[in-house]
Amino acid sequence: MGGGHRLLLENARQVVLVCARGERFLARDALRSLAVLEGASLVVGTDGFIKAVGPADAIQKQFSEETFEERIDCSGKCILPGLVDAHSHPVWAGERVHEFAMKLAGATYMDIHQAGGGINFTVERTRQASEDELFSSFQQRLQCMMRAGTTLVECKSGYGLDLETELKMLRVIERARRELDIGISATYCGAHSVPKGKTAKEAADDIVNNHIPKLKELGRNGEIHVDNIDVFCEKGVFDLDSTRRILQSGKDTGLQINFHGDELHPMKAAELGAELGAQAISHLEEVSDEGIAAMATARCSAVLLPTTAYMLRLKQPRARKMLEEGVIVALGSDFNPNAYCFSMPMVMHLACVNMRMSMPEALAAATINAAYALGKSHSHGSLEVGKQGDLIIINSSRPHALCS
Ligand SMILES: N=CN[C@@H](CCC(=O)O)C(=O)O
Ligand SMILES: [Zn+2]
Repeated sequence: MGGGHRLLLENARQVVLVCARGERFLARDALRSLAVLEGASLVVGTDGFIKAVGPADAIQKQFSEETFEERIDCSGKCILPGLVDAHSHPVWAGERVHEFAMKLAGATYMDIHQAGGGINFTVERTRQASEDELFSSFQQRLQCMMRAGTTLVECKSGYGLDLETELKMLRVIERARRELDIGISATYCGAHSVPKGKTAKEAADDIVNNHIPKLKELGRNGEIHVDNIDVFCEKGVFDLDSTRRILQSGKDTGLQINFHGDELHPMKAAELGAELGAQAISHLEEVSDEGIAAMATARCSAVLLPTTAYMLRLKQPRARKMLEEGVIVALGSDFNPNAYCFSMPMVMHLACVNMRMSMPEALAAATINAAYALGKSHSHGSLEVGKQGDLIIINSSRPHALCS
């Protein structure tokens, strides 16, 4: 009698591996077609990692003596890696439905922000909410994401701005990381907006002198685990100098740089990110040609957010130009009170229609490249032996059903 395993997925019409040679990301020609097996099976071990993937008859022979806690007949279906959402703001209190009417009436994102709404509105409500209230709504949002196929999601703080509330948000994220069945990459985003009564420089001083040292201490004690540092680098929010100071300080304590840049105005955020060794920059609707070239050279991934450009009627980020220049393009939902979308399939669909990405490009951007943006593509983002057994089964013989 052989050993026992967690799961056998048998005889799928297609298993979309995405990549099969240990690639950490896919760019340029590698995006033309993804690695796919026809008529294949996959085995997940009791430790949750993929033990085997291959032709159905070969897997049947190899595992004929072995037992499985669960077997699923996948005839006629497709298996794909779990989707990776590389950018979300899912911890907050207070709806912003009223702002939609303002936007439809012509107000821009920054009009609302400067009038004390937008992020500032959510900050007020999030400061008032208890940790349990925040956890409960966060948990429901994560469940919606999982139902739409997301198995790894980046989750930002950033609706506290003061140390106390930022830590409250990070503890909520940490609790979810420990208790729930979804992978989480935690991002400290204390520089999401300049708090009332402070200048950007004063806010940056507070972050560098007080917030980041506290994160380091709590990380050392094992109380919270933070992966990334983020700044909203934007005209009227954090300028390039303050952004640089905050990101460098985070990097010096071991955090990966992953920040908002070149969204509403050209800020040379892409050039800065490439120079600082950022793992990822999000948005990039206003990125310069030089910024695109610098990101490609630095292997700094571009996290594109189709829901934001759609919601705010912004110009679309130049996905085609980035792809042609060899930038590692990833996708995120940008789920937040202003862009209420849990669904990565919808994000992929918008990327295809509005940003003119091909379906293989969108699928790679929502799997291996999004995992790369989070520094997790060694363990996530493709169906390869030794990787996390995070996967989805769709009731279609063609994987592109997911984003069409
Ligand atoms: N641009 C900055 N941050 C978010 C929006 C957050 C909010 O409006 O609450 C974004 O990525 O779209
Ligand atoms: Zn964001």
